[in-house]
Order: sequence, then structure tokens, then C-alpha cells
Amino acid sequence: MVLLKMPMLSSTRLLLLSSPCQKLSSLSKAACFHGSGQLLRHVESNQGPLTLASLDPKIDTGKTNRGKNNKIKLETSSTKEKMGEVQPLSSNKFKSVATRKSLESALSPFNAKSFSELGLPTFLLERLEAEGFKVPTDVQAAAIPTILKNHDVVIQSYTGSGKTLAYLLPILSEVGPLRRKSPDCKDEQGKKMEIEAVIIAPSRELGMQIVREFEKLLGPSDKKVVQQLVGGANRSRQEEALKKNKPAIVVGTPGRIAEISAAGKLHTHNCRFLVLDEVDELLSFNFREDMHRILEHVGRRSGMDVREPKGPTVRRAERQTILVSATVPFSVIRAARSWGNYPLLVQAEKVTTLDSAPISEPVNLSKPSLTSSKTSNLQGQPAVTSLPPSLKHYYCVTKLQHKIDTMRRCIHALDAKSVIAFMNNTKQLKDAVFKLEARGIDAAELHGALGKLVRSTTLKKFKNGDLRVLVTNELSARGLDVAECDLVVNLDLPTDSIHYAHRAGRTGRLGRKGTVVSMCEEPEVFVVKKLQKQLGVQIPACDFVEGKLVMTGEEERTLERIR
Ligand SMILES: Nc1ncnc2c1ncn2[C@@H]1O[C@H](COP(=O)(O)OP(=O)(O)OP(=O)(O)O)[C@@H](O)[C@H]1O
Repeated sequence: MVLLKMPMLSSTRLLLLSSPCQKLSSLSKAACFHGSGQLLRHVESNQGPLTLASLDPKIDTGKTNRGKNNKIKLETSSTKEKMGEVQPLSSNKFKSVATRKSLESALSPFNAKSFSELGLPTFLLERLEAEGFKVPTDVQAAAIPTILKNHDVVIQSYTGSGKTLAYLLPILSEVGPLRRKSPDCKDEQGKKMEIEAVIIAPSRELGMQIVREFEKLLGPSDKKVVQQLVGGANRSRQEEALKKNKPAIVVGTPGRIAEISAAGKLHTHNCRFLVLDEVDELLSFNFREDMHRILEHVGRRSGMDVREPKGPTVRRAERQTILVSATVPFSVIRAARSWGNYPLLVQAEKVTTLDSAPISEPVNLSKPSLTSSKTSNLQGQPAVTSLPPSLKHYYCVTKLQHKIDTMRRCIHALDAKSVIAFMNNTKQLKDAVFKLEARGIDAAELHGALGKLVRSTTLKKFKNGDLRVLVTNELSARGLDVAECDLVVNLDLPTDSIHYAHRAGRTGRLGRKGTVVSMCEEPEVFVVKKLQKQLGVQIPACDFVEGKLVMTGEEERTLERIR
């Protein structure tokens, strides 16, 4: 077998403006990334110098009863480069993958210990066992002890590597019926229950998925401990449920959480955990006002002086802030420094200071500035691994009017069972579905303009395998977890490398195999080349001939030379 190895390059945000509509959305997002700092009340200078000694994980941070084995391994730099692998066509089997059993050990994210070594309470360990979670993933093994030690964290690890449980387990260790009960812990019956953890996600689908993950571990009798507060659902019913069930954990979208909070129906001043899942998306312009309210209110007691000296050795008087995403641009690092208390960066199995974080400023690659000094400075920076190592990437040049036909040939060539196809323009999704169905492929559209019932039903059908293709837009690019998805097709190229990473990450989850095929017209090939460079992955040209995927570009000739 011939392997082509190439070092990962810095995953700097790209701005590729290929249509007026994309241009607008990209620009507004870029504006918000730059502008998010203006939201912030605390400035960096409040925090004092950050030293490794001050981060000593063995120092007691105020809470008791922590596990003994949860020392945090701090690394001061993240300069190890990971190697991507590209295999020649002949070695590809393109089998569809349906179950956890099919994890490839070489690419598996499970190199860690057992859950019992991470300092989790017994009840929770029992629930994990019962639900079939046997071994923590690398990011879980690093993040769980760090959060249990009260550190604010930024968790960055590639898509499908288990980031949800990485924050959910430490929260359940401290909040709700599975928690570690310490002597001073008040009984629920003796004390008015308050919200102790708030989790924010950018979409209703992702919010509901997180709630299901909580419910799985809480079990049927305790599932009211968590409540979803997502948009699109009946607000007064949600407010009534809050009053009646007194949940300890709420999971929701920024708009709905901010709305209920502003109405005085959500009491979060004593909240201990604030999680922003897909934080880079939550920093976008669309969520700006709601996020401002949430960050100002959750876990912030009135009268508390937020300018008090901070430090990991000080008993926490305010919330613990946990920021999570597969992509961490500089705006997130800046936000973490401003909102957090000595935050640490957890990247896969490593825990480092934010100082050693790779900094990625947006670079507009629609201009011919690739060789400018700014770009060349980025070359030496460590790679940000946002993509699962098990993914295979290809692009296929095809005329606009032939894209659906090319996709049909792609699905058959790869024998793909569960496909997510992304388009940029919502209005074109229906037409794509119509054409796929005309070719005998079960498909449905999913986007934000559909009613909540249609959205839930479509997603359920896709997860159950009743639909072969889900045709969607950016709504489904973030967080959506469908284990069986074995192919992602970009019917339109994404606007930048961050969007590419999240779309691609819907397949190849948790070490499974997955393929990403981007369809483009000849004049767009340069965009693929730039994505390839930014992401540090090989994206060879391919076509689908006689029911097979064949590589057609210079990469194939390179492979021939190596052979
Ligand atoms: N330790 C584990 N053992 C087995 N399965 C796990 C484990 N941890 C997580 N999973 C499962 O792996 C899948 C992917 O996890 P999750 O959605 O948290 O990934 P993620 O890193 O948040 O991805 P994304 O960046 O796309 O949101 C989920 O179905 C989850 O239940």
C-alpha cells in the first residue's frame, strides 16, 4: 500500500466569496468575529499574568471529594504535527459503516484510560456502563478531570470525537441525582432548586440532541432534571414546565433562553456551569444580543464584584465557563480570556494554556495574497485538527446542471447508505430532492424555514434509515450526530474552511470511515485547492466511471510515480 503523507497546515479561517449571497453571510460573520470583543465587559488586563505554576492542577480549588487520579497533564506547546494519510484508489473499499463495532483501531479516538480513572462518581459510572459507554475518548479523558478541578476550559477537538460527554459528565458529577454528594450538599427537598447548569447550542436540533444525551444517562425516572428551552416550541409551556419541574439543567438556543430570562422566568444567577457548544457559531452576529444577555446574567450574582482578583486557587464564587467547538478561531480565544477565569485549552488529549493556542485570523483568499507575509507567518503554526483522521476527501468537476446526476453516480459508486448533501441556497433544496426522487433515491430537505414537526420527523426518518439522502443547508452542519452517515456531498462549495470542516464532520464520526465529495465547476477548482491548503488534507480530483470512483487529477499521476 502506498501512503502519501503531508503535514497538517494551519487551519486559518478562509473567506471565499463566490456569490453575492455567500458574500453577505461571510462578511457578516467575519464582522461578528471581529466585533465580538466589544460585547465583553471584562478586559484581559483584569486577569493578571498566567503562569504554569498558577495552573497547578494539584492545588485545591475549593471543592472537595475529587478523584485522586485526576491530575491534569499540562503541555506548554501544541507543536506536534499530525500526519494526514491519502491512500490510492485501489486500497479503498468504501464500505458503509453502521455500528460502533466498526471502529478502526488505528484511527480510534480511544487511547485513554477507563472512565473510573477520571474521578467520576459511582452512580454516574454505573449509568455509563449500563448505556454501553466503556472507554472515554481522548478529549473526554483530558477534559473531564480538568473541569472537575474547576478550571474554565476551551475544548477543541475534531468533529465526532465525543466533546458532548466531555462536558456533560463533569456537570452530572456535580449537579442532579447522579452527583457526588458532599457533606455540605443540600437536599433537593430541603432547598428551593435553582438552575445549576445552562448549556447553549446554536440550533434547535443540536439542543435537543444534547438533551437526549443527558436523558440517556439520567434514566427515565430522573429525566426531568434537564429541560430543553429551544426556539420554535411553545414558550409558555416551557415556562410552566420550568415552574413545575424545577430542573437543575437547562439546554437551549440563545434566543429562547435570553427571552425567558428577560421575562424573569429563568433564575440562573447561582448557576455553576455555563456551556457554549459550537461557541464560534454562537459568537456570530445573529446571536450577538442574546449571547450578551446570557453571558451577563448566567452565574452572575447581583452585587458580586466581577473585578475581584481571580485565580485557580480562589474558591469559585461565579460560574465555570466551558467553550466547545471543533473549530476555535482567535475570537474564541479572546472571548475565553475575557469571560473566563484562567481558562485552559483542551485539545484532544492535551491540556495547555491559552497562550500556546494557535491563532487563526481570517484571511481573505479571494484576493491573490497567498504569498503575502501574513499568510507565510501562518505556515509555521501548529495545525488545528478539526477533521477526523479517518475521513477521505475528493472533489469532482461537473457542470451545474449535471450535479444531481453526478451525485447519484457517486452514491452508487461508494454504495453509500446514509448521505448528507449540503447546498448554500435554501430555495434550491426542494428542487434537488425532487430530482433525486425522480432517480429513485429516497430524499428529503431539512432547513430552518420548515415547521418544527417537519424538521423533527425528517431527522428521525433519516436517523432511522428511512431516507437515504438528507438535502440540507448550514443548519445541519453543526453538531448533528448520525452515526450511520457514510457520505457527505457538497453540492455547493462551503464558504470557508470552517464551514467545510463542520459539514465534513457529519461523517466519519468516532473513528468510523467516511467520505466527503465536493462537486464544483471548473472555475471553482481554485477554491478547493485553497480549502485543501487551509485544512491540511489531500482533496484529490475524482470521477465516477462504470460504478467506481476513479481519481483523475495530478494526485493520481503522483501516486503512479510513487508506485
Ligand atoms: N466514550 C464513548 N464511547 C462510545 N461512544 C461515545 C463516547 N463518547 C461519545 N460517544 C458517541 O459518539 C458520538 C459523537 O459524539 P459527539 O456528538 O459528542 O461528538 P462531537 O465531538 O461533539 O462532534 P461535533 O464537533 O460534530 O459536535 C455520539 O453518538 C456519542 O454518543
